[in-house]
Formats: sequence, structure tokens, C-alpha cells
Amino acid sequence: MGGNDNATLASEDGDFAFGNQTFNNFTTLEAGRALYSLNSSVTGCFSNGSVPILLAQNDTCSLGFFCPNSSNAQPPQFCPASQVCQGTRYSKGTCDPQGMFEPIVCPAGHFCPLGGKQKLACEQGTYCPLGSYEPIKCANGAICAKESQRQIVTVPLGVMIAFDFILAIIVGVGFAISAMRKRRKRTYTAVINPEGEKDIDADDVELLEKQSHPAAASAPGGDIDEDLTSNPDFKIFMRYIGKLIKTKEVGLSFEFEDLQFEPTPGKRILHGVSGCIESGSMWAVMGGSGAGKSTFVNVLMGKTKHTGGSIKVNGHHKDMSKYKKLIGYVPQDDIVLPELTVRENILHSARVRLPMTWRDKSIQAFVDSLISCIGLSHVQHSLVGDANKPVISGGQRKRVSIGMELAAAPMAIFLDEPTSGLDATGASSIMRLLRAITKLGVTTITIIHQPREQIFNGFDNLLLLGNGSEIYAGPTDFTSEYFGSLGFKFPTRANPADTIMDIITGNGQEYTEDPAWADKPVDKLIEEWRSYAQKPDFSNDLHLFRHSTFHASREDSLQPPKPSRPVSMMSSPEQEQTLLQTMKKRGASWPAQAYYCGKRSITQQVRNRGSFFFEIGVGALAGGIIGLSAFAAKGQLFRGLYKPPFTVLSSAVDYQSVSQVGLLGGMAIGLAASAPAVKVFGEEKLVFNREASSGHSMSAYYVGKMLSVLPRIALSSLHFSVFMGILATPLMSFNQMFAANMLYFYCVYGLASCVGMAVKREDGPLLAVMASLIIGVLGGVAPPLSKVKAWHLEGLWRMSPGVWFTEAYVSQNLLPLDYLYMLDQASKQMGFTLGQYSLDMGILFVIGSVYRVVAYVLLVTVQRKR
Ligand SMILES: Nc1ncnc2c1ncn2[C@@H]1O[C@H](COP(=O)(O)OP(=O)(O)OP(=O)(O)O)[C@@H](O)[C@H]1O
Repeated sequence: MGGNDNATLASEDGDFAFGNQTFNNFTTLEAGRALYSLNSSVTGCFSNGSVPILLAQNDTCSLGFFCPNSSNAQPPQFCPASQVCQGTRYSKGTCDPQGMFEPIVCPAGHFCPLGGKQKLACEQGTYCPLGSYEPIKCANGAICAKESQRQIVTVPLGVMIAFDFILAIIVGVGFAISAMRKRRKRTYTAVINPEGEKDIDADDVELLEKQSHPAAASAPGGDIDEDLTSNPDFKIFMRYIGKLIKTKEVGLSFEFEDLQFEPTPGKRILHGVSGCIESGSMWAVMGGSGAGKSTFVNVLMGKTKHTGGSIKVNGHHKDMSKYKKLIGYVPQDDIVLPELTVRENILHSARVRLPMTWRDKSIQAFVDSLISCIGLSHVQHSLVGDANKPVISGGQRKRVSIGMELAAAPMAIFLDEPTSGLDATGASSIMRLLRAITKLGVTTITIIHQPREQIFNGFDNLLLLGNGSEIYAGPTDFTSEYFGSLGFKFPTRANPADTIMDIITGNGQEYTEDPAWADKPVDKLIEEWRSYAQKPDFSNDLHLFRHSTFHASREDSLQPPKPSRPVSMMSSPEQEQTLLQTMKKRGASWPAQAYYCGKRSITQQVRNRGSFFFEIGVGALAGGIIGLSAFAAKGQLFRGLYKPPFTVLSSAVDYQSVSQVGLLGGMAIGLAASAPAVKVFGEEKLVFNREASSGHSMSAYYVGKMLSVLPRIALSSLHFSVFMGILATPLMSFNQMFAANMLYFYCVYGLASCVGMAVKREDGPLLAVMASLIIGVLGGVAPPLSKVKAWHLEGLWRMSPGVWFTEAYVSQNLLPLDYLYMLDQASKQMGFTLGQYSLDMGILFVIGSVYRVVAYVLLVTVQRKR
């Protein structure tokens, strides 16, 4: 510094005299500058030769500025800066003032009241960002020391900690209660009558069976095991089932003729399958791998649309999917929820599918009896687990899967290999239970591989398939005679099921001496059956096996029964009416289903607490990192051009920081939330499909699921916002920031669920993260929205929630500075519209909701295609 270096007129309080004037509150440095200019002409500018520019005609100091020396005689003025000063000014925003009458923006931590003659320190409990004209009161509990330029809000931190604490207590108490429940022994005092009618007397099972179905009294295939009948739970279970299915009045029978399924022309998966399955009969479907068994069952259930032939239900051509509330389907793979216990899985199915008039106590009693019957009482409170983390055994999981269908008391049940994974005893006990409910009139169709002899003999009828065509359809007892007539001899000491499987898979040469079976045996078997089925004593057009006919013939002679002529199984209008009424009653109401699904989903989240807390932790970390990146700015995330007439005083503008905080915040939320969101929504497609195809309300499931993740979204965004708020200290209020973050979380969850529905499970998390990064990039920061507008692509960008999110951030951080800066200029340059926070929030909500609707449509479309 040159000039009069020895002279110092600065007093202790910072005032100094210059000529005949005294100047207030100048720093020593500024005083030095002033002294430097003593040698210059009295222009008021510190730089030699500078010609000042008047900023006002009189002593007018704009809001947020400090104009200590100006007067009406010497109005505020701007002195062109020296080159060095200009550089410093643009880069750092310092080097004020350039002249003694030049206003400076009121420094951070201070405020300069109206008039600009005073620069006062911000008191404790208030804060003053750069250019303040009055102190801003800090929020309750915020940290605001003297001369603070920002506030550090602490109440949200306290709220967050309180929530975490409460959550920990809830989880802890929940686990304690469930552990207590596990220890408590269940006792039956009496059978609870489901609909509050007079309790049913404790009839014995036999009587009930006889009453329930005319065919049941004489059903073949071995009586129900004594172990089972001596179980008191079995009696309770049978009474409930008997009451539920009302098969005294009507059951479900199926007639199908010349069924075809060709997914693409020429690809015959099912061909010419005809038959009749009477209500209350127990059928086994057998065949080699790829013979078309599952396809047949799916076609019969209406899950797969047949491309030829016809199906009748109770003698009427009807869409099978209409009966889904009365049908149970146990898939080949165990589609159960691993985070739930055995009992919870079965109870959920019962609650959703049993009549809405049932009291919950009755449902629970029914479920308990069922669990006992399927031999799972000892593990009923164990989590089911999955292949990665098994808790119960594979066989037990299979029984859960069966139990979930039996819990719905179906009138017809289709089972795809229900005994796979079960040991011999477990398989027999399940088959005995199925046999028992069949006796009540439930139609049972089971795909089975290699059954034990005892199980095999338990089936009334067999449908044997090979290459998608029928090889045999008729009484189980008649198979050896039928195949005997073709030249096959069943070994006496071998399991007939094994012999049959060998024959129908083309490996039956060892049972025959006829060399004709050496070449294309399966095709020949199909041909033989066709010609057999066309015999006049069999059927003219439909081969039908009436239970009653079968039993009559069994009683009359020791000869095994043979297929007989068809008998119409058409239900009467009254029976159809009964069926309709039963269907109408079945299933919990929509709100109840949504509630059960939501509750179940919350239980899943609590059980998956590792990923739940991890997600929240990642949210906190992401907020912390973004906050840290903005920490050094001390809350000053924007600097614009000063309002006229002080515009020329503007130093380095900063249009980037605030929008970048928005951009980074959006991206961080995308990274933190998309993968967990896919997990929550995308991993249950199979469960959804299973439940939807058994009559659960798809929308109730979805709404329940959506609502159940709202607390998760709120908690994640709370943690994100708290850490971001504490470190970045933006000018926008915490509540506004929290709302914006939460709605963006809401959008990311919605987007991730769309991705989860549309792609394969394993690809879901990665693609969801990518999708959320894309919407973040389309946030209007880089490229700036103003440029996007120039490209006429704003519409595209506006489809991304990122733009609305960033706009909300920009808007709420800029608006408090409206008195100081030319915000319209900044808004034009950035491309964002200011002052429409509510609209931004509304649109974020709409976009998030649209994503959810799209995800739902995708889910339903995929389900319908199956
Ligand atoms: N929609 C479809 N499109 C094309 N091919 C299909 C379709 N459905 C089934 N198939 C094919 O039809 C054949 C029979 O399948 P299906 O699942 O019915 O056999 P399966 O007898 O149940 O076999 P497994 O005992 O091995 O389960 C298989 O080769 C299968 O790939």
C-alpha cells in the first residue's frame, strides 16, 4: 500500500476523520485505503483518478446495504474498481468499498437497518445472512450464536432422535410380544362358530362326511388315517371346512373336451385332452417331464387360455377365472413370504379369503386347527425363510404353501407336486388330509411324480399325459388292467406308479414282450387310448367317469371299475345361485384386505430391519455428504445482481450453488432409495401373482403395500433432511426442505417400483438406480433449464421430478433475498420459475403417484399375461 503510510486517523471504535468529515465504522484497512487516497482529488474514490458514478440523487441506501458516509450532498456512489480489486471482487466478493461514499452490502452476521447508516451485530438467537436489513429470528432450539450468519436447526434432530428411539422401542416390544406369544400354549376350549350362530355340536367326522357329500360315504382309496381322526384339531378343521364349502348343495366339476394349447402355431403343448372331473373326486395327473401336466392344470384353472376345445364348469361354459375365489392352487415352487412365520403366512391367506362375515377369533381357531392338521404346530411361530436363509425345512415350507390354500377352504384345489420335498411320512399325512377334504366334496387335482404306492392308491382317478396328449384317463384301479390289455405286465412287488411312469415315458419295454413297443412307444400309447376311448361302451363323444357309477360297480363286483358313458353334471339354477352366493361371501372387504396387506408389509419391513435401518442410515449419510459439500458456504448458497440502482456494485454472482445442492440432493436420494424401493416392491411379483390368481384384490394388495412404505419414506427423508439441513444450512425452512425431500423420495420409490415391475428381479436395483440418476440429471442444472428452454425441450425435462425438486430448492432459497437481488434476472438465467413452491410440491406428488399407477398397471399386466 502506498500513500501516507505513517498517517493513521482511525480511532479505536473504527471511526476516522477525513478532511472535515468523520467516517463511521470503517476498519483500519479501509481507513488505510482512505488515507491512501488523501493525495488524490477529493472524489470520494480511493483509486487515483477514478470518476465516481452516482447511484442516487440523494442519500438513499438500498435495503441490505451499509452506506455510512453518504449524505444528500454526497449520495451513494460507485467507484470503478482498480484492476486488482476487480479481480478480487469477482472471485471473492471482497474489496469493498472502492470509495468512501460507496455502499457495501451489509456483511454476514450483521444487519444494517433501513437507511443503511448502522451496521449492527446480530444478537444471539438471531442470524443475519449477507445483506440483512434486520435480524432473522432463529427457529426454536436452533444454534445461533452472536453474529451468526446462519442458523443450525436442532429441533428436527431432536425429533429424529425421538422417532428413532420410539421405533427402537416399538421394534423391541414387538419382538418381546412375539416371543411371548411363541411361548404361550394355545388351548381350545370350544369350537368357535364363525358367524356367531349357535355352535355346531361336536359331531364326529364320519357323520359330517356322510352329510357333506353323497359320494363321500363310499369314497375309495383307504379311509382317513386314525392318527388324523384322533387329533381334536382335525375334527375342528373338518367342521369348519364342511360349513364353509357347502358341498351338500353344490361343488365344482369340470368337463373338458379336446383341449388344445398351442402358444405359437404348430407348437402343440396340449392336444386332444378330454375328460370329466366330478366334484368331490381326487385326481392325479401324471406324466414325464414336459408332458404338459402343469399346462393342463393351468388351462383347466383358467390361468392359461386354451387355444382349442372347450371347458365346462358344472356343465356350463363359463370363464374359470370367475371361480377363482373358490379355487386353491398350490404352485410347484413354494411361493411364501420368507419374513413371516408359518402361522402368519397361513393366517393372512385365511383372513383375506374366508368369508368377510367371519370373526377374527374364528379365523384364528380355524387356522390353528389347520396348522395342527398339516403338522406344523411346533414350528408355527418360526419364520419361513427362503433358500438363502432357510429357517424351516423345505418340506415344512411346502406344507405352508399347501396350508395357505387349504386356509381358503376351496371347493376345488389344484396342487402341482405337493409331495416334492416331503419325506414319506409327511407326504402321506398331507395326502390323507387332502383325501379327507375330498370326502367332504372338495375336488382335488394333483400333479404328482413318483408317488408311494399308498399315496397312488389314494387317488380315485388318473390322468396320464405324454407329449401333451392323453394316454389314459380313468379309475386308478383300472390302470393295470388297461395297460395289461396293451400287453404290459405289472410286476406284483413293484409300486404300480413306478411301472406306469416307466410305461408312459416310453421306458416300458421291460414290462412287455411285444416288440411293437420298442419304437415310438408314447405315440403308440396315445393312439391306443384314442381308439379305446372311442369304443361304444366307453363314450360317444366324452369319456366321463362318474364317481357314483364307479363306486356302484365296485360294490357290485370285485372287478375293477371301467370308464362308463358320460352322465351330465350340469348344475341346476338353484345350485348355481348357491355357488354365486358362496362366491359373493368369500373374501374380506377391500379395506380389510388393504389393511391386512399393509400390516403384513410392515411386519416384513420390521423383520427385515437390517435393510430398513440400513436404508435410513444411507439416507442420513447421503444428506450428510451433500450438506458437507455446502458447509463451507455457510448458508450462502446464492449471490445475484443487486437490485437497481446498486446493480453496478454486484460482485461475483453465484447461480450454481443452490441448484447444485438441489441436483446433488436429488441424486443422493435416488441412490439411497431406489435399490431398497425395488426390494420392497419388485421382489414380490410371484407372491402377488399367486394371490391375485386366487382372488385377492390386486388393488387392495397394492394400496396396502404403498401405504406401508410411507413411514419408511418419511423416516428416510427425515434423516436425510436433518443431516443436510444441519450442514448445508439453506435459507429455506426445514419444513419446506423436508417436504421437498420426502416428495422426491416418494417419486424415487414410485419410479423404482415401475422398474422393479418391468424388469427381471436381479436387474431391478441397478436399473432403478440408473433411472433415478437420469431423472436427477434432468433436473435443469446441467444443462441449465434456460438452455433446455432454448432447445424447446422444456416439456421433456418437466416430466422429470428432478426439475420440480430443484426448482423448489432454488425458489425457496432465493425468495428471502428478493429485496436484495434481481431475482427475475437470476430466474431467467437459470430457467427456473420462482415462487411456485406449492405447485412444485403438487407436481412432485402427482408424478410420484403416476409412477405408482404405472407400476400397478405393469404389475397387473404381467399378472394377466401369466
Ligand atoms: N406358454 C408356453 N409357451 C411355450 N412353451 C410352453 C408354454 N407353456 C409350456 N410350454 C412348454 O410345454 C412343455 C410342457 O410344459 P409343462 O410345464 O406343462 O410340463 P410338465 O409336464 O408340467 O413338466 P414338469 O413335470 O417338468 O414340470 C414344456 O416343454 C414347456 O416348455
